[in-house]
Amino acid sequence: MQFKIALCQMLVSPIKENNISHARSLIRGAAEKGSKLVVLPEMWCCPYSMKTLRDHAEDIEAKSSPSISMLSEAAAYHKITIVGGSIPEKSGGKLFNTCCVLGPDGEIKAKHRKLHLFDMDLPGESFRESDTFAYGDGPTIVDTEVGKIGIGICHDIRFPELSILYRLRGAHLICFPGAFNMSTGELLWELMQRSRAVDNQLFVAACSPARDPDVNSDYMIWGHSSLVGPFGEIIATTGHEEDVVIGEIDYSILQTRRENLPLEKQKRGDIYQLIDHSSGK
Ligand SMILES: O=C(O)CCC(=O)C(=O)O
Repeated sequence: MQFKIALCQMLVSPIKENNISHARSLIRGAAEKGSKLVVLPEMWCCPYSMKTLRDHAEDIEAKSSPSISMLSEAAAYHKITIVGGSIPEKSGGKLFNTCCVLGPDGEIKAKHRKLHLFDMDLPGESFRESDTFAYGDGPTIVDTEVGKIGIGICHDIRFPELSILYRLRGAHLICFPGAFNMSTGELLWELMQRSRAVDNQLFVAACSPARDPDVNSDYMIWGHSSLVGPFGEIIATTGHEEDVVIGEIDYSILQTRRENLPLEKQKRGDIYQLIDHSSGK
């Protein structure tokens, strides 16, 4: 299977309605260029600021989420698959960092709640996502019109076991909506995308918001959304400004790579193994 994927590295504003209509127009542009899969960034509907996230939270289960309604309409209108970045989701009195995957019929095919929350303490910079969000409780891999896709949100990329699990369950592609910042982005964002792709011989697509240098944000975004192939090759990428990165995915090269270098067969299951405790969502 061969198709175009678009990573919408959008500039996020403080006004939700504007973000929703802006994302809609980026999706339209990507679909008009022939993209069959469109990926949005982590927290595209509102600024990634712990001070205001709660005010922007949406109830996805009650079907009253303006962000997901827009994605559903867009997916159905253009007959594409959308990995809908993430939005703050409220559910049962808790807040989650949640990604919905929508099929070309506009239905939600999967919902991933960020599993690994980003708590960091560096000199002069600390960040505690777990003060605001609750933890997701399972991996998410979904069969779509454009292959079997595993989902991780940002910090989820740091934990190789999650990607290995997706590979074991047959993933062709892992999508990571993310929003790496200036302190870890430069050194690690691309490195980890390439590592997850190489470890598991699959495609990795990572989509960030654009950096807004003018905003007085407590979180400066690194950007650099990219599509990486199974040899760790960068197929398409960008800098930190708003951009729609379009790349070609050809799943037939997965088989070639896996035959050339049969890592799965070479693994020493007699010495080490990943234990899957999840229920198989
Ligand atoms: O793991 C990191 O360095 C950054 C993670 C992050 O920015 C996030 O999860 O939002």
